[in-house]
Parts: sequence; C-alpha cells; structure tokens
Amino acid sequence: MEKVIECKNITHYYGEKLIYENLSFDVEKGKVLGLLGKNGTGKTTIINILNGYQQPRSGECFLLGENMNHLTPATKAKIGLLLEGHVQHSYFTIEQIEKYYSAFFPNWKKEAFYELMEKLNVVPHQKINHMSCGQRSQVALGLLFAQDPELLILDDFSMGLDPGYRRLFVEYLKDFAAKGDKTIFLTSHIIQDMELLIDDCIILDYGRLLIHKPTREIMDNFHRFRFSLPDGQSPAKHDALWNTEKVNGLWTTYSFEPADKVREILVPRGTGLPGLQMEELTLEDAFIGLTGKY
Ligand SMILES: Nc1ncnc2c1ncn2[C@@H]1O[C@H](COP(=O)(O)OP(=O)(O)OP(=O)(O)O)[C@@H](O)[C@H]1O
Repeated sequence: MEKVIECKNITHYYGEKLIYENLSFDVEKGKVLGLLGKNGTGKTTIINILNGYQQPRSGECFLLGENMNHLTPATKAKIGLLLEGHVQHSYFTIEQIEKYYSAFFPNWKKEAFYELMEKLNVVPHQKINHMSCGQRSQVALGLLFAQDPELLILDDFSMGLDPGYRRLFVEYLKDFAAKGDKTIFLTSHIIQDMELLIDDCIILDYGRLLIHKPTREIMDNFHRFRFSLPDGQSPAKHDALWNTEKVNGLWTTYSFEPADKVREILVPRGTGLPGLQMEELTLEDAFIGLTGKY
C-alpha cells in the first residue's frame, strides 16, 4: 500500500514540556484518518510539523513521499490544508479569492467552489471579512474542494459551523473520500462527525499515542461494562481494563475484551459477577472510555 503520510519517531517539546516522544504513524492512500485527543494533546502541533511549519526536536515526516522540510511546489499543490478553519486574505470578495487561488492549482474546479457558495446565502461581491465565522469556514472549505487535492489535511474543519452545515460538509467529505484515491487526515472535537467519516482513528494522550486502530475495530470490540460489588470491595486492576470508576454506586469499566474475559479479570477467584452488563458504545463514548473524562 502506498503511504501518503509517514511520521517517523517525532519527539517534540515546547521548552521543558514534552508533547510526544517517538510518535510514529502512517496514513495509507485512500484512507480517512481522524486524529482525536483532548485539548492540548498536540493535534495542531503535529499538523504544523507535518507541513514543515514547526521543527520537532527529532524525527521526520514525509508527505506524498517528500520530506516535510523540502516539499516541492508541485507536491504542495497536491495538498489541501485547512488550519483551524481560517481563510487567508479575508480582504478579498468571494469572486476575488476564487480567481486568486485558481492561479496556484493546476486541477482547479471553479464550479465546485461556486456550487458550495450558492448554498451559503452570500453574494459573489461580498467581502470575506464581512462574513460570520461559520461562513468564512465554508469559504475556506469551498476553496479546498475546488483545489481537488490528493491529500486533504483539516485541522478542526467544523469550527464555527452550525449542525446543518457540519452535516453538509461531512457529506461532501464522504463523496470526496469515495473517489478512492484521495486521502484525508483530520481533527475535530465533534466526534459524531468523525464517526460518520473516518476509517482509522489515532487517539493522542498527553505525551504519547494512546491507540491507532481501524474505527470499526473500536466500535465492534470496545465496550463499557457496569457491575456492582459488595461495599468496600474494589475491582482488580488490569491492563485490559480502561478507566474503571464508581459512578452513583455502580462500577464502570471499559475493555476490548469480551464479557467472559472481563468477568474473569474482575473476579479472579471464580466468585461470579451476576449483574455484569455490557454496553455498545458510540465513538464519543469510546473516546471517553479510552481517555477518561478529565
Ligand atoms: N508555540 C507554543 N509555545 C508553547 N507551547 C505551545 C505552543 N503551541 C502549543 N503549545 C502547547 O502545546 C500543547 C499542544 O498544543 P496543540 O495546539 O498542538 O494542542 P491541540 O491538541 O491541537 O489542542 P486543542 O484540542 O485545544 O486545539 C498545549 O499544551 C499548548 O498549550
């Protein structure tokens, strides 16, 4: 399989503060990979490193086979980048920005941009800096679809979008990804959107990569378990159990293991655990189970 993003042993600090040590992952061509993590785990930082805007302490990244620090103009034209929803050159009107951007990209699809602008209730001579935050995000996304890149990198693409427009963009992104030869790497805190879109999931924790798995594998195998224990008794600690805690008198834990195995781990001496309940999870619940609430 062709690797569109390769991230090799990235170690990054801000001053004394470790962001990650030896972070490595690949994204294969045609995949949609979602990067999830709590606030401040380093999602924007890795996007900046991938694009050569920030230098890590060690390690290197390759985009479409080229080193992050030496991307040729031809390769840059194949990468669509959205940094936290911002559109540059906001003094332009919609018409002007479309003309300006079209000069940089050989595959420019003007009609894709205007198709989206028609859905926005804005007029072509409206200035971008006179638009709402959500409308500006939509212009930024319209420019990306017109660019028709091979690799789309979106940092917080849904910032400022209302639920209707978020759903519209999820549908646009799904269509874009369905072409099969496009690769998308994206972050968002709206995990319901991610669940509709992503093939694979990376979850960052503070200082490290927590998991990198196909989303289907998480949804099929990661469950929440609820159970009760006699007062004063606590469940056994085990590597296969995530974020075990007592909530309103009932214990909860999360695991990739099936119920029988969880029962065996929780009560190793075979005393049984009659009330053990296993629950299916949304991706958002799974995220909370893996990372904890706070
Ligand atoms: N230029 C900087 N100098 C010092 N610290 C920084 C700098 N940029 C980011 N940080 C810190 O590094 C950590 C990671 O920041 P980053 O913006 O990459 O996180 P994030 O996962 O994108 O967060 P969020 O989900 O809130 O957008 C944070 O603790 C942040 O305060």
